[in-house]
Amino acid sequence: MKVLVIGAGNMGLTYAEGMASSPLLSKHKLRIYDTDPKKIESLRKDSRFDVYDNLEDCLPKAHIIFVAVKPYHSEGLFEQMTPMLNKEQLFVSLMAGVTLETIQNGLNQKKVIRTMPNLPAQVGKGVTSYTEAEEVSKVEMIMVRNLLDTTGTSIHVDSEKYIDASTGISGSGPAYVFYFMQSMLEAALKMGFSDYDSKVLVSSTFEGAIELFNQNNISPKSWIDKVASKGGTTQAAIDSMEDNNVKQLIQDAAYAAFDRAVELGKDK
Ligand SMILES: NC(=O)C1=CN([C@@H]2O[C@H](COP(=O)(O)OP(=O)(O)OC[C@H]3O[C@@H](n4cnc5c(N)ncnc54)[C@H](OP(=O)(O)O)[C@@H]3O)[C@@H](O)[C@H]2O)C=CC1
Ligand SMILES: O=C(O)[C@@H]1CCC=N1
Repeated sequence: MKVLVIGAGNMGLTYAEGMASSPLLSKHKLRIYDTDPKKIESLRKDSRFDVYDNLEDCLPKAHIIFVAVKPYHSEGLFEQMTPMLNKEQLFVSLMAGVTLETIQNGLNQKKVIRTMPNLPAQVGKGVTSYTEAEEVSKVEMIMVRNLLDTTGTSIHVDSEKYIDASTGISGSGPAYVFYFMQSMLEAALKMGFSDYDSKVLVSSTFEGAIELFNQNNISPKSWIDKVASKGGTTQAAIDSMEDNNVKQLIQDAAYAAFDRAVELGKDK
C-alpha cells in the first residue's frame, strides 16, 4: 500500500511517523510531500520516509492520501492535485473545519474520510475522531482506522457535526490543558519556587491526577471530593473557581473552538 502524507507540519509529520511502521505499507516507505525546502532537506535524512518536493512524482501512484495542510491552503492544493487523481484513490483529511463536501468538490473525488486528530499523537497518545463519505467501503475504513491507530486511539463518529465538536474537545483540547498548566506554573513561580521545582510540582500533579482518573472508574467530580476536606484548602480553591464561573468559561471556550470549526467549513 502506497500512503502519501501531504504537509509535513505538526500533524502531518506526527501521523507520518506513526504510520511509517504500519504493516499495511508492506515494502513501501511512507511518502511525504511538502512545499517547504528546509523541511524537505531535513526529512530526506530520515530513512523511514520517501520525501517529495513535487506532486507529479508521488500523487498519481498513491493509494491513500492524507491531507495535512492548513485549511486556507487546501483550495490551492486541491486545484493542483485534481488533474493527477484517479477514482480508486482514497483521501483522508486531517484539516479542521473543511467539510467532506468541500473536499469532494475540490478534488472531484468521492472517497473521502474526515478526521480530527490531536497533538499527543506525537507520543502515541493521540485520539482521532473520523467519519466518512458514503462512497468509502468498509474495507477502506478498516485500513484507515489501522493507520490512524498507529498514533494512539480513534473513535468513529456518525456525522461531521461530531468532527467539529471533537475539534472543540480533543483537537484543540491539549491547548486548554497547557493553558491550565501554564497558569499553575506562573502561580508556583510567584510563590517563590524555582523554575525546575515549579515544573516538577505542576507536571507531577497533572500526571498523577490523570493516572488516578485512568486507573479507576470514578468521575473527576468524585476525585475533587476526595482531595477537598470540609473547610480546607482545596475547597477554598474550588470555591474561588466556582465564584468566577471557571467551569462555564471552559465550556464556552470548547464551544468557541467547535463554532470556529463550523465557521472554517463555511469559509471555503
Ligand atoms: N496542530 C494541531 O494540533 C492540529 C492541527 N490540525 C489540522 O492539521 C492541519 C495542519 O496543521 P499543522 O500541522 O499544525 O500545520 P503546519 O503549518 O505545522 O503544517 C502544514 C505543512 O504543510 C505545508 N504546506 C503548505 N502548503 C502546502 C501545499 N500546497 N502542499 C504541501 N505542503 C504544504 C506547510 O509548509 P509552510 O510551513 O511552508 O506553509 C507545513 O509544512 C491543519 O489543517 C489543522 O487544522 C488538526 C488537529 C490538531
Ligand atoms: O487550531 C486549529 O485550528 C487546529 C485544529 C485543532 C487544533 N489545531
